[in-house]
Amino acid sequence: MAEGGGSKGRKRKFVYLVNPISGTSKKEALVKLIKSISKQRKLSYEIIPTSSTGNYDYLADRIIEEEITDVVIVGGDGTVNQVIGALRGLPVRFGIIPFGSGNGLALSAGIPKKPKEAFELILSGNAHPVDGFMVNDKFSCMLTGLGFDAQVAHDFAARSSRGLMTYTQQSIINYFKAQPYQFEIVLDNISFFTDAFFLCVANSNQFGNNFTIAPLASLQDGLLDIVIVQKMSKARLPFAVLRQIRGNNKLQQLVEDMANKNVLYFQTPSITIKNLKLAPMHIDGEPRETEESLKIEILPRCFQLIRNV
Ligand SMILES: Nc1ncnc2c1ncn2[C@@H]1O[C@H](COP(=O)(O)OP(=O)(O)OP(=O)(O)O)[C@@H](O)[C@H]1O
Repeated sequence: MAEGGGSKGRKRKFVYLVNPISGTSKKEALVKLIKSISKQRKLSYEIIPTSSTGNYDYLADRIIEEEITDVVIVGGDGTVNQVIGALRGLPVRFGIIPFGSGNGLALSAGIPKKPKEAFELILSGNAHPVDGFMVNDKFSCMLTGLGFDAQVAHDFAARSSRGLMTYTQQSIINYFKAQPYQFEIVLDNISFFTDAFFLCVANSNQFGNNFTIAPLASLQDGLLDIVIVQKMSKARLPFAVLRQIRGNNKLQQLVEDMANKNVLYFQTPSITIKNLKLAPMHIDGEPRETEESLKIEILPRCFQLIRNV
């Protein structure tokens, strides 16, 4: 896959895509700030709402015709996934002003949490290539999960309130109900069966709210970090997950004793997962219809993101 399109050397033209429902705080003050600073600096800009269906065909055409250089996403990871998934092949830089419940990709990219600071970073225009990955035909840029955390994402989506509190409540409820699912893992040199509470494929070392499940994941290393939390007693489960979150588990070579390890942690550019018991799935925190077989492949340096490195 070719490196994501840039827009160096052209006069900047901004489109701000604002998600009206993401996160828990209001966006009016930010929109006001964007308008006033852009006018002051005589920048070409437009503010439009995000698409609830994730269809950005109209914008793709406009980016080409009007030579738009910067697409700035004001929203959370679900919005980031939809916008970048739809427009990543085009010669634009992406910016993020984090306004979701978690903001995993933004945190992982060193984008400030404060909207004003994130906006200042966007104006600097300092863009770098970032990896994404495909889950069958679906784009993911942060983290895709099967099992426990996906069930939490499904239940969270069904709740009317958002935010960290609701997410924590759903996690606790699901912990008591959690059962392992059966998977077959197929890699280039090895394949094996596992019963696992959950399985994560990560490109980002953040899942939002400073929570990490793959501490060594990098946005630009051309690799996926795979974390498999295998079947164990419920009493041991929180400690095993904590160990992983704290970065106490080293990356492993998958050779022997795999069944005896609570958590498997390894890196690979591609993986096939046979989801034998149809464990629920999320992609970048959004609940998605699960599938029986998932071919997952890294897309190295597939888009340009304005970020601190
Ligand atoms: N104009 C719109 N009207 C209604 N819903 C929208 C609109 N645009 C996008 N959406 C939906 O908003 C949902 C939530 O967005 P997002 O994931 O960005 O926020 P969040 O869930 O609060 O944050 P995070 O994913 O970081 O936890 C997505 O499912 C997306 O489809």
